[in-house]
Amino acid sequence: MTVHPRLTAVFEEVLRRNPGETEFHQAVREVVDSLGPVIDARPEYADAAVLERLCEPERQIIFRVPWVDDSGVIRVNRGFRVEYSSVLGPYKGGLRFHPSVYLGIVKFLGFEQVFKNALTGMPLGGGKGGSDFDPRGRSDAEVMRFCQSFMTELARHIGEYTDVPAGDIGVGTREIGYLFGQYKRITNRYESGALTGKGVEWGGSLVRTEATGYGTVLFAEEMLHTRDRSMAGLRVVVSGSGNVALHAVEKAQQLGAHVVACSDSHGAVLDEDGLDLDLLKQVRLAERLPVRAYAERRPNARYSPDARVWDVPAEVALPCATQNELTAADAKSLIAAGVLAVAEGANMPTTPDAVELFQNERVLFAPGKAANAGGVATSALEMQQNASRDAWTFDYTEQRLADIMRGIHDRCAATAEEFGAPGDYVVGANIAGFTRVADAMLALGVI
Ligand SMILES: NC(=O)C1=CN([C@@H]2O[C@H](COP(=O)(O)OP(=O)(O)OC[C@H]3O[C@@H](n4cnc5c(N)ncnc54)[C@H](O)[C@@H]3O)[C@@H](O)[C@H]2O)C=CC1
Ligand SMILES: O=C(O)CCC(=O)C(=O)O
Repeated sequence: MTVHPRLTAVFEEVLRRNPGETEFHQAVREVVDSLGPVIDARPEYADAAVLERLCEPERQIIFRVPWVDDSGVIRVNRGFRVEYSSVLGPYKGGLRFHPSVYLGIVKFLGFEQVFKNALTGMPLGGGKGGSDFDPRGRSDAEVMRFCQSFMTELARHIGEYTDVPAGDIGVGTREIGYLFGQYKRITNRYESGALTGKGVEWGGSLVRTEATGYGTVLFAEEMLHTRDRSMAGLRVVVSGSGNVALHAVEKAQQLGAHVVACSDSHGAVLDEDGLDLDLLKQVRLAERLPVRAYAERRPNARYSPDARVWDVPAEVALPCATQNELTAADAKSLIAAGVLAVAEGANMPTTPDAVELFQNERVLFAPGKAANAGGVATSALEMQQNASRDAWTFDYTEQRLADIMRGIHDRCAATAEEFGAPGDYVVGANIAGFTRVADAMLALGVI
């Protein structure tokens, strides 16, 4: 694909101003490569330097997070919050606690979040945050002290109308609880709308935990329908075994699929009988053990250290772990085995050359900013419930999620068609997300 000269200049400036931030470069590049047709059709975007402005976050906050471990040793981590764009609503996006976190990762996630949130059609800006803190192997008390220290700084930057964090890798209901507790204590306000992903007993929404994984599978189902197929009876592999992966397995099984593999950062499990989700949840969520423990308790399951789920033949592949985890070599294995659809539950899990291979082979491919938007959309539903002091039923909330995912699918498909790339959900998602943000930027002036 030839890239528009204006867009090439924007990307070169991104490289110059953000040295070493390779994930951020990759995320910007993917969007820039899609926007040529819309920049030609709507010159006012270029005149207003919309993309130049979007490549620079509105605010980047970096702070020290000191805390004391169980043996009394003082530890120091680095905290981040990148408040990326607020033209559509308060900054909204998760917090990631993982040793790999640095500014380039938070900026890539924040950039993706802006377009994703726009695609939902809801009043949400985009942001992301996190820390290089590793919660694995830490006691509850250590995680609590870390979260309290992290929030002691973050509290001055967030709020229902300014910036609303949620979870991501390494941040689940436990961490959101400690963060919310400290926020409440510092501000002396029960401001439920300041964080999402809360426990249902203290202001959370039913379905938020399940929403990202469920939404990813619902998106895959919508794509399959365009080829008169459905998930029922298809063989599925899922990478990861965290929040997104487990709930992707759950929804795929509910739709009648046969899910045979999942993984963690150490290895993969293959279970030809179909994954036993209750056992998997027991191992991963209740006991916080690696997936190897699942295979040890399941007679026909096989565990392979360092193995990847992409070597397992499947018709649907759902990368739900982390960025750049599905490479060109993996894509070739999946294509050779006859994969029909790939939907990204994680953010940017498929490398650009792997995406190109899938698209060249007409494999249905859903980018994360569309396929995994069910999580943030359900966070917006949580904020609606908080604002109206209400609590919706599981069925009602799930129905809202399903309607939102169908809407995102149809918006991406229609936009791709309109801009001459039928069936290309990457182009559809990027242009549909971009135009919503860009139109708001034109309306709000140079800010
Ligand atoms: N939690 C949410 O609502 C949303 C999460 N996401 C994305 O989904 C992905 C997963 O997030 P969560 O499930 O929330 O995190 P999590 O912390 O619950 O789970 C992460 C999982 O990935 C596994 N993992 C990490 N590196 C791996 C590797 N190299 N190979 C195989 N497995 C690996 C971990 O073992 C763990 O099972 C991330 O990319 C995140 O940004 C996207 C949208 C919303
Ligand atoms: O629910 C949210 O606010 C954020 C979810 C998130 O971090 C994501 O969509 O990547």
